[in-house]
Amino acid sequence: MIKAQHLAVIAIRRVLAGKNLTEVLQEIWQSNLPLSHQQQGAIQDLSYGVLRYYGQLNALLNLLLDKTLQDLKLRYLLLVSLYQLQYSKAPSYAIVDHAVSTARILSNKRGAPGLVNAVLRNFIRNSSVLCEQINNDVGKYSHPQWWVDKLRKQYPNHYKTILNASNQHPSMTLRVNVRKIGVKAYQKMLEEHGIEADLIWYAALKLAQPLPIEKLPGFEEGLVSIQDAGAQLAAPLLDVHEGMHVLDACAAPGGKSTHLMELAPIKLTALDSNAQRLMRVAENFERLGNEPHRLVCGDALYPSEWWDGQTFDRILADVPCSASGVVSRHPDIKWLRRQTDLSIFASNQESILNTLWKILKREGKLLYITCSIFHEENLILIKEFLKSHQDARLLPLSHSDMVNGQLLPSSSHDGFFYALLCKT
Ligand SMILES: C[S@@+](CC[C@H](N)C(=O)[O-])C[C@H]1O[C@@H](n2cnc3c(N)ncnc32)[C@H](O)[C@@H]1O
Repeated sequence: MIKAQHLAVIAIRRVLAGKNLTEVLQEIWQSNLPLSHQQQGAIQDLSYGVLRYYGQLNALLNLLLDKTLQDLKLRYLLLVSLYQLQYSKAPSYAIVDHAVSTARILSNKRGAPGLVNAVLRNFIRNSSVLCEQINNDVGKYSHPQWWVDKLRKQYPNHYKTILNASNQHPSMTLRVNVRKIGVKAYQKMLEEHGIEADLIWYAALKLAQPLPIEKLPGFEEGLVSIQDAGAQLAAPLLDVHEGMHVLDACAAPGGKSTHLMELAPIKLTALDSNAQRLMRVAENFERLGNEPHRLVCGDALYPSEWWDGQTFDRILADVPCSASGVVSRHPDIKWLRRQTDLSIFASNQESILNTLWKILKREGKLLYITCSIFHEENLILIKEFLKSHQDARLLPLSHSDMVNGQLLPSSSHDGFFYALLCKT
């Protein structure tokens, strides 16, 4: 546990200094060889857990300390230990003992182990009273204040449910490759392996418990992919048919591209500006036993560099966004984003949409998607687009879980926004 606490402190420190958690963990795996799967799992659990509840843990720590703790490593060690005491099943005496030893490694101050011991024992004695004393939004909802304020304004009746859903552990959902096996047949296969799963919609099977992919029957053979149920709505909404020219303009890592190809034999151009991420699209197609018509590394903003001049019947624009709808999967996002990022995202999203519109066929359809819940990137942007494009019509989306194209995060899926536009 000492190594896990120590390396989690390093991970949290790097994230709170501005780095992405996935990348930070990769760096830690590389620079601390060899770490067993179990050790990696423990470090991952602590880092994700602290970032998920960072607002609450920070508020608790402030209540427990008489003055600000300047030593950041020690502060993050206390957050890691508070997370363990509050949310893990590990015995509290072991958590405290190990934290005291980790403090000796992280700090050369003589008083550090004693301080850690005193703070954690005080928390164990008074945890419920302390939790009740948290009275600010950041502590209560574990999201930045600007984020809570925005959701409260944009979703006055739902903001608490959204914040709560964003703080839950994410679900693991499979997408059955219906080109290879029926949904019922695959669900039966899961049952035979003792794996419980519920059908959410279409081919989306949510597992009762997340599992390593090696345990999923037929994964290597391409019978299933891992894809959130909300993301699985995209391909069916685009309404593709055999032979259509379809562009997935922001394709990597290929979740929606591969889904499109499972629905109909289309001529798909899978484009992404990130060459490394595009390699994952190729790998995913290979595993699923399929391939797109074209796999192109290029910028959606500059079609002249990659487009062959033939307009598309269908375009999927799954644009880069704040990712505010997938916080349960990436809890670092809420602490890394700044409110000012939203206008930068929106301006880029608008440019991509305007550019792609020009290469869509008349009568063709474009599906605009974000995994954001903020109106600036979604409904407001689409309303502006419709005002400035007389040839664009917004098609109704008849999905019971969506309001105006907005799917809010829940225990069954992430948050997404969908706008299906038709060119008249
Ligand atoms: C939300 S992700 C796409 C996820 C993907 N559709 C899927 O379902 O797996 C956005 C992608 O857009 C790519 N991207 C960002 N700006 C782009 C641009 N100007 N042109 C093309 N791709 C871009 C990023 O590299 C990233 O892979």
